[in-house]
Parts: sequence; structure tokens; C-alpha cells
Amino acid sequence: MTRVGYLGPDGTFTSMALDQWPASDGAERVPFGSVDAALAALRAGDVDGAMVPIENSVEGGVSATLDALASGDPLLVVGEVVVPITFVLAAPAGVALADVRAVGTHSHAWAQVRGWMGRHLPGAGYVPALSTAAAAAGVAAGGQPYDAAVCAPSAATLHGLEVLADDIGDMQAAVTRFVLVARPGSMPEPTGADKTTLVLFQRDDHAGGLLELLEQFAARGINLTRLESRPTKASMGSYCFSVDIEGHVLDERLGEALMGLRRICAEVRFLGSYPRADGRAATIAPRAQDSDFAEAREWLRSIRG
Ligand SMILES: O=C(O)C(=O)C[C@]1(C(=O)O)C=C[C@@H](O)C=C1
Repeated sequence: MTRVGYLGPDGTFTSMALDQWPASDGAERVPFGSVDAALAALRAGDVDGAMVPIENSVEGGVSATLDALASGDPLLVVGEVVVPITFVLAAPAGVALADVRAVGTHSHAWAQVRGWMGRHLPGAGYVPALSTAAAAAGVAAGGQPYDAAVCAPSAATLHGLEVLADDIGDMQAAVTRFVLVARPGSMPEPTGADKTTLVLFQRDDHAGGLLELLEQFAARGINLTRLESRPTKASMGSYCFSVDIEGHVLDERLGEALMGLRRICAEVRFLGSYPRADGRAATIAPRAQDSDFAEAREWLRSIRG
């Protein structure tokens, strides 16, 4: 990849995820103001890849990313990065904690510091910003409707802000998962420690519909690592299911499950198979190895003569 987009500006957690991505060495980094803008530039061919947040251990799925991947021209996830999340409350020199009337930050960051804010600054308002680093840049530049920003420690340093309070996240072990997305092309090889991301659209709404989808995974011994319903936006009550499963599309059990889903769903959007960031091998149920499927297929071939 020669040009990689990301949710910027510099100092976002997404820029840190890109720092951790080995293949980004030497690539031109192109910051975008939103996930939508980064993915639109990727679809338009202006960049070759885009690093975007997809899931946080405290606040859950990043809707902007899930929705942008679930519709529009197909894109594929080719890798993931997990970044530990630590927040500071930062403000220009001379602003004391007691002076803070409003705080700017990204909505996912706000959700992770709400408890701390309630205890230490119960009267302060919240102003949404496009990213944590955009809030830090805004408060440094002045003229914003907020006097402090919730951001990464490095974003505070980058913008010459003073740290009013350190480590203000409500959950010590918070992490965010980021994905590197590309236009369809070559796919990462199976490693034995892979994930596959799918979006499932049902044909109709009926009792047991979700169960039928999940049965396709259960019957092939496939473990899910994320399941979310997102509105299709077509009408009230119309939902699709965004899922991550353990394994690679080239694994036999996934191939069989995908064929089953393809039969029963209105649409199955395949969003890629890629190595897991933690390198943990897939948990495969007993008798769901590639060799078990190969043996069963050979048996079927033999009885069909
Ligand atoms: O605003 C940033 O710094 C981002 O990279 C976005 C984002 C997110 O979308 O969840 C990433 C990690 C943090 O959990 C908070 C915000």
C-alpha cells in the first residue's frame, strides 16, 4: 500500500493503530476528518487502504464503521490492530479543573469517561468532536464551545496542552480494535489464527430467524467473537447482523457455513478473512477440522457412486 487513509488528525487513537501496522512503513499517511470520508476516499481510489476503529471493549461497535462497511461498494478487511486506550483531560495553560464548563471529545471517548466526569465535573457539558485529537487541536486553537478535551496523552503533548487529570477512563483495561480496510483484491493467507467478518441480511422477519443464522455456525463448530444488529435503515424494525467469526474463508467449516447462509439469507456480505491481532488459534469444535469435512465429502462421493 502506498497511500493509507485513517481517522485523523495526528494524535487520534486511530493514528496509533496505524503506527502499529507493520505494512504501513513507508506508506504515505492521509488523515481524514471522519470514518465515512476515509472509506469514501478508499472506494474512490484516492487511497489504497484505510485504518478505522470498529469495536471498543467498553462502548461496543463503532456504528459509523459498521454501517459504512455494510453498504456501498464492497470493501475487505485485511488486518486488525488492538490499541490500549488511556485518556487524559487536557486544557491550555492557565485553565484549572474548576474552570472547566464544557468538554469536547469523540462520542466513543465520552462513553468511556462518563463515570469519571460525573464524579469530578458533574456540571460540565459534553460537546461532540470528530475525534479525540480534533478536540485537543480545537481547545488549543481556542474559539470552541468547550474549554478542555478528553484525548490521548500524546495528543495533549502534540498540542502543548496541560494535563488536568490523568488516566480518567472508567475501565482500566479498555482497548479499541481497529481494522485495515482495502478494495477487494488479494486476501491474507490462512494462518490458523484468523477472523472473518460478515454482514447477514435476512429474507424476512420470522420467529427463529436469528437462530437459523446462528445454527449455520453452531453446526460447523464455529465460534463467534462479535454479534451486533444494525438497522438496515430501510424501515423501522429492519435489521442486519454484523458478525465476526473465528476462522478463514478457506477453512472447510467456514465454506460450508457460508454456503448455508447464502441459501437462507437475502444477502451475505463477505468483509474479509484476516489474521487476528492476538494470534490466538481458532477454537474448533470436535470433528470440525478440515480433515473431518474432507472425509465426509469423500464418503458422500463414494455412496453416490
Ligand atoms: O477519536 C479518536 O482518537 C479515535 O481514533 C476514534 C475512537 C473511536 O472511534 O472509538 C478510537 C478509540 C477510542 O476508543 C475513542 C475514539
